[in-house]
Amino acid sequence: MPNAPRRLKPAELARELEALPLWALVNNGTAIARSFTFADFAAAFAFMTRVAEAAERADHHPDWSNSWNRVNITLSTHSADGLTPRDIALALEIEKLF
Ligand SMILES: C[C@H](O)[C@H](O)[C@H]1CNC2=NC(N)=NC(=O)C2=N1
Repeated sequence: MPNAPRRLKPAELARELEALPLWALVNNGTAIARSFTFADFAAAFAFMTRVAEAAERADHHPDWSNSWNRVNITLSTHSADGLTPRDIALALEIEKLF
């Protein structure tokens, strides 16, 4: 990765999260999470495929789970032990892919 990830300060984070109203801060504010619901498993898995491709392009990967038509996604920057602009960027891209 070209630059070491920089953890967002609480005020920066609050401003960024205004664009992600359906994402919640979790894990003591070190991650954001959202649940996505689809018509069926095929639609959920197609979404996961799109997200996986975006994550590979960004070299930034979700922590996630799937149960039939539901996909739960948690984003954090493991190397920074918290939230960085890379998490915000991936969350915004995931919203477009939904
Ligand atoms: C070597 C590779 O760049 C790192 O392991 C990347 C890969 N994907 C990652 N994804 C996330 N969410 N956090 C990271 O710190 C991270 N690090």
